Amino acid sequence: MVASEYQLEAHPVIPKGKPFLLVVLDGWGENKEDEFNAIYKAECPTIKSLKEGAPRRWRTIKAHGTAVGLPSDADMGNSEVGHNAMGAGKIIQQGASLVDNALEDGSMFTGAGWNFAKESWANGGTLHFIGLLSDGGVHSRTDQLFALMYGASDHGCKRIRVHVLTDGRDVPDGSSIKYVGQLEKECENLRSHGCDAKIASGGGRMYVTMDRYEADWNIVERGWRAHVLGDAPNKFESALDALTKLKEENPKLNDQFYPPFVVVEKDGSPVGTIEDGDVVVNINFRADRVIQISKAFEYENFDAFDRVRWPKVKYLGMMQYDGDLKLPSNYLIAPPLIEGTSGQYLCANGVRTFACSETQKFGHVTFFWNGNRSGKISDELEVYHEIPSDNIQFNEAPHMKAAEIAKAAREALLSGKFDYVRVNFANGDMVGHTGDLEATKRACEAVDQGVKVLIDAVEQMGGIYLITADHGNCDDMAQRKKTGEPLRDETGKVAPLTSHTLAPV
Ligand SMILES: O=C(O)[C@H](O)COP(=O)(O)O
Ligand SMILES: [Mn+2]
Ligand SMILES: [Mn+2]
Repeated sequence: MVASEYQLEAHPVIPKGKPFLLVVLDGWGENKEDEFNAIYKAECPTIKSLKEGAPRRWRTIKAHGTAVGLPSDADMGNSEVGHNAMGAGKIIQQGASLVDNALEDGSMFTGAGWNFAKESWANGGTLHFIGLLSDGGVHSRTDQLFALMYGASDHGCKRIRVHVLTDGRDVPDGSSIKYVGQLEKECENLRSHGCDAKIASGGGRMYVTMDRYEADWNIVERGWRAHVLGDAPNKFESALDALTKLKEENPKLNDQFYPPFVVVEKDGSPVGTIEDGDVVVNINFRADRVIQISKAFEYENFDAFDRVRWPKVKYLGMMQYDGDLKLPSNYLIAPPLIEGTSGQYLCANGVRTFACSETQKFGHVTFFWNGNRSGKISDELEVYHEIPSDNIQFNEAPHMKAAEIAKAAREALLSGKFDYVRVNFANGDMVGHTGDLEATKRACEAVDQGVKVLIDAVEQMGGIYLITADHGNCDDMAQRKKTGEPLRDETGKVAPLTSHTLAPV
């Protein structure tokens, strides 16, 4: 019996019994056609023919800023907000906005989460912050971290340690020095007000701590050893030292990939390991890349790697990262509750769904698509098919698993067992994030070939399809001056853009 609020009338035009294919081209924006637009420079005959062959059925829509529930139109779109919005068919006030509101109206410092954390430092525990250190606004923002640090000091906290993950993915490569410098200044200021604040450890976000979808637990283990145990191959007396010296040793090092480091006193002892009685706050408001570290802190039974010791700490997320797992159980700001998602409607009306992507985007077409819910909405009506991603630098193999995704989804379409097939091709975004223009062109071509396979299959079945994207990325691979001209370094080389864009899709 269909729950009444989810009852769907038969569609006036679209016939039942014909499959519907939805394809998300991750990171595929509609942007100025110049030499740094990898889509434009690649051979994408299929997408091109769709755009030019049926102009009445092609349009752009906004995928950034307030149109997808982000604080301002300066905020680039991202997979979380894009898949949330598309999956639910509505605009949801996203994590970044909810944190900003709570900081503005003060409810951040009166909530259950804050009071739960406060008990620890009131009893002499250290307050640790872990998270992405940048103002990219995709996973976190530095101004929110600073506000929490000052808030803690104002609420009697006497010892703060910060464990920083450098970015270079949502913000320009090389900018980590600037963010660490800002943080050091705030720590100095807090110390002058009697709160012993210091940076204690860190590493690059793609190599330390911020793995997602269990693509590579080693990333999380490196972070655990540095943040909790104070154990890392690199020890320095300051985080700034760490970044500058590690970069001198390896000039090609990208902010995303700094090795783990620990800040130590002159005698070599770590300045801030995580001990019983401490409290740990994860400052990321976005879930996917902090689910695994949250499990490591929260779960007594944990076997993804050897933790060596499991400190009895209070662990809080900025948000609750998984509403079904209730992970973490404690958090500062309640997550956006997304009800009435398309999956709930379609399952309530017996629509059989096949969702597929490779690991790097698997949670996007399931967890984020279903309104931040892990697991299936209906076991009997849904199949979620994950194709393992390689653990490589994706510009080394830009075709990634596009062909395998296309093959699996084609089989699902031709099988007649599914009414609705949903896929995400990761290439445009994951290779776009490497900043490698040539590889990103190859990535776009692999996606185009995958789309061709799928629209042939859905046409063979007499079905219909929608091709869309969640935000821009590979549509612009160059950092720009205000004039729109590419930014060049002293040798005239264009500064690559690794982040998303503000382009419509
Ligand atoms: O997490 C990442 O890889 C980037 O910060 C955002 O990329 P996505 O929103 O496309 O996943
Ligand atoms: Mn994306
Ligand atoms: Mn991305």
